[in-house]
Amino acid sequence: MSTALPRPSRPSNAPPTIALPALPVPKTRKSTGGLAAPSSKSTPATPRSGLRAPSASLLPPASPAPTSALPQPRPVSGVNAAGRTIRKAVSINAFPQPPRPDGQIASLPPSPLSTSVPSRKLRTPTTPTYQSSNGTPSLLNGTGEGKSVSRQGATRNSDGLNSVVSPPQSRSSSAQDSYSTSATQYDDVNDMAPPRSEGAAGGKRTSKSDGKGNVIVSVRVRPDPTGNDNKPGGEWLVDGRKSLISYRGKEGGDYYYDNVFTTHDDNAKVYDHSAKRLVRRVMEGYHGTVFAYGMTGTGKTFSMQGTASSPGVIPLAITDIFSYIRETPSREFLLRVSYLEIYNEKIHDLLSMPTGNGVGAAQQQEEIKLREDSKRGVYATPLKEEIVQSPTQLLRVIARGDQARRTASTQFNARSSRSHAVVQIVVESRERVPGGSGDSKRSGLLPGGVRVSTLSLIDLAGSEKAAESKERRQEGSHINKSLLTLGTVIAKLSEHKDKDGKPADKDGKHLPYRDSKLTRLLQGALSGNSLVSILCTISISSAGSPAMSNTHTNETLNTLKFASRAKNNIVSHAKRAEEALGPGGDGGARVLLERYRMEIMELRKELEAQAKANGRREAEEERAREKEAEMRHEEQMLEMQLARTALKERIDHLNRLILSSKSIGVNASGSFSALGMHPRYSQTSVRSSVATSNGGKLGLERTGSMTSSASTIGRKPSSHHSSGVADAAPAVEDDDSVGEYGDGTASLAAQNRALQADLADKNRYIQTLEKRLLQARRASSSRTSIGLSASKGIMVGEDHSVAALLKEKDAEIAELRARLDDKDRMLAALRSAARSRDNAGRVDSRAEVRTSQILDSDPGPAPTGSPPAAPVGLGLGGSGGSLLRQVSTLRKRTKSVDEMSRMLDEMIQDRVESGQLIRGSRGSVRIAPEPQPLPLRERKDASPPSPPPASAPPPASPPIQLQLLARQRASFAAAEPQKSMALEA
Ligand SMILES: Nc1ncnc2c1ncn2[C@@H]1O[C@H](COP(=O)(O)OP(=O)(O)OP(=O)(O)O)[C@@H](O)[C@H]1O
Repeated sequence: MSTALPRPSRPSNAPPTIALPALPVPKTRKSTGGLAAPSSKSTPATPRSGLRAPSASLLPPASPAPTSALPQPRPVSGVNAAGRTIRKAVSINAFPQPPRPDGQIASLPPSPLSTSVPSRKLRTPTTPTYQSSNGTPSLLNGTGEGKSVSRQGATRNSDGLNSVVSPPQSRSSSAQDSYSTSATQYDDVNDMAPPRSEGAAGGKRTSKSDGKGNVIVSVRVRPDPTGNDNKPGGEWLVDGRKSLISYRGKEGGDYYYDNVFTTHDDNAKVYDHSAKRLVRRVMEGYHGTVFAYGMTGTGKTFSMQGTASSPGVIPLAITDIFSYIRETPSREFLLRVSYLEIYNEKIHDLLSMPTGNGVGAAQQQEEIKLREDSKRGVYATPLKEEIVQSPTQLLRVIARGDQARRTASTQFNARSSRSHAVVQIVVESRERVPGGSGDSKRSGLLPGGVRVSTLSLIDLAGSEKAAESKERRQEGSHINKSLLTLGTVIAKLSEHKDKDGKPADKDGKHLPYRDSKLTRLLQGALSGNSLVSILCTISISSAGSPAMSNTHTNETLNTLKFASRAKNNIVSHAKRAEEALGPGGDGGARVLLERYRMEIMELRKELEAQAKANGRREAEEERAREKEAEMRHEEQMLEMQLARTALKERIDHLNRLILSSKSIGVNASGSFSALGMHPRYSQTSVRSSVATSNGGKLGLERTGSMTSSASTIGRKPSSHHSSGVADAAPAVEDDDSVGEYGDGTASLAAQNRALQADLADKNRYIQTLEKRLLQARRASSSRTSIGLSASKGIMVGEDHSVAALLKEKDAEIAELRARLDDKDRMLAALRSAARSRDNAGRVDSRAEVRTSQILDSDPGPAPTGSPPAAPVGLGLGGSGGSLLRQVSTLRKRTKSVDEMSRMLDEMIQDRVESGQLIRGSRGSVRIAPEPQPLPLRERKDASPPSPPPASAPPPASPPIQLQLLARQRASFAAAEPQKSMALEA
């Protein structure tokens, strides 16, 4: 028989050499669930590691002998009564224990996890027995014997902790398909080095042989819903403080576990004592498995999930996970979660299913298979994993899975879980590189890789008797079969040993892991790769019929036996997960943290490259836009400049024309002032007048001059030097054919033509200008809109300048129009003057003939003081009898063209005053809409003082020139709106 409880000597200040430094050994375990031996024979001092056969009959009498403390295990239910190594006390002790009732205490070393775990008083190792008091109605007394449990080998070290080493014949289980019959041990001594914050506690650890095991078995008793809880003196005795459950019925015995939770213990306490430390270890890099096992309706789901007011293991573990992350700024973490169920021996992904008991939906899922991998062990695939970043998110994901989990009402549970549900939280962590997000530092291999550990939280379906419904029966058979396989595997964990207690088959191929999905999935945990906490739930209610009560009792006993076997047989030599270095390191592509880091790095690089490229492109585009805008602006400016220059030129040209027009008869105000007399002609006339006063020859010349000036406006100046008659013909010719002369003078007709051509030019030009302006406006508005979208401020300013320019242009156009009006008026006046001249020319020629005749016969000077003749062409003195007077008058008038102009002005003024003509704002004149007959006074004013001859035209008719003027004005007035319309268009 091997010794399970050696006495390791451990110096209190020894350096940490054990695997789990921070795990305290809070109490001495007397027994952990061994099954009661049927025999009442006292067991000799049998070294055990923690499990004992709790049967009262097996308990030796109270004895100080330490070797007799542990009873011989009952040779049932996988417990080797023939001296098989009974282990686990060490492992169990490594986990928090509920407080002990006795006063033999030892203070726990400080532990990072101990804050929420109540300090426990430890039983002194010198009295590792539990003795029931004789005569008292207790479980122990139920057999009538006092019992003492000797804990041989259990020692109390200097810091008050009990240390139990693995037996020498212990074997380590291999990673896969292996089992161990040895006591829990740690393979990875270095990994067990205390974390930074646990230095003090870890420092108290002594050696690997301390074997801080990692299987906790707890039993929780569910309260009876009817309040019919176990009464004192009943068959059951539950002692939470002693972690004892005693059954005094048939096959009764005492069952000790790591924790026994009574009906009064809440979920928080259950979590604190059974899972909290394990969760911490998972965060440190160990794999951990917590599962709830028990008959249906005994509170597995209640313990794992809890309620809103009393959260269970899963939500409390989640809270602790994130607390740990917060408390560990030196590492960075990535959490991913998956949730599956095994229903009727099929695996379903609860995170890929619609909520509710959607069996149909589940059928659509791809079949999930279990695979095995040297790194990952056994795992389900394909399985959805969700990365979570907060407790709320994680809880939501799990709640979603819960919704999808199959439940149904059974005889014992209104909402019975019909499947085994497995929540897996994968924790990836890595040492944080100081200096923040310096990804560049991470480009190579890091000193510390990524560590991946898994926390499995499993709510098993409850074992149950055959149900009435077929579906329930089918479910129940699958559930029971898998649970049976689990029990078998756990039982065999200790069976396959040689006589020395060593494993018979290291490969563990004889273990029926593959007989069910559940055992296959739990293979890693059961074979020792993981820390394990088993929570068995029972109900000891005596309610119901005797048959039901019997069923209950049997189920409860089965559960207790399962727990005992698990405690005895499962060996955990869990070690901290290796750190994967880089994406190609341990864990490979599965190490998301590293993969994401690399991805982030690559994406960042890409982003930077893109940003640079974008920046360059934008800059180029901006430059191109600016260039284009500049070019457009220049083009625009050039266009405007051209337009302005052209406009200026035209204005200058028009100004010149206006000046020359003025000089030939239209004054600044547009009134008809000199009847088409050019200054040159005026000068000529003056010179002629001077010449006339010089003598007869000159008088001829003067006559010629006079004729010339009176009849041929615009005649060549050379005509002044030639005889009037001889020059008359060419002069007439000149009137029609000769245009501008070398000195800028021109005939009226030529000037008319020039002005008309000019007018046409001007109109065309104005049209061109207007077109350009229109284009400029369009371009400007499109540019403004572009500019507004690109940069409002700049373009608005430009728009203003364009608007100003347009305004300026409009003003210029208005001015041009005004000048055009002037020109038109001038043109009309010139035309009128030309006609007048023609009329006058005709009169002149007749008068001249007469005059020459008269002069030939009477060459004396014209009588002075004769009444002034009516102006030629005015029709007032048109009778042949007054010809001489007319000639005389003409001669006088030709003395000065200015005089004639003045006369005309006066005449027009008279007409305007009389209402026959209307003077425009710019000095133009036009005929009144309904011409009034000229009053007599005016006619008299306009006519010579002599009484009108009888042959004179009726006084009502306007003078010829006025008629002409009026016609011109009327045609001009008629043409004006058309021009205006043309301009508008
Ligand atoms: N410790 C407890 N305190 C109060 N109520 C409890 C406790 N344990 C269980 N219950 C109640 O008992 C009922 C059944 O519990 P639960 O569903 O957790 O059992 P189960 O073991 O998961 O059953 P099954 O295997 O059929 O799923 C629930 O209503 C639950 O609230």
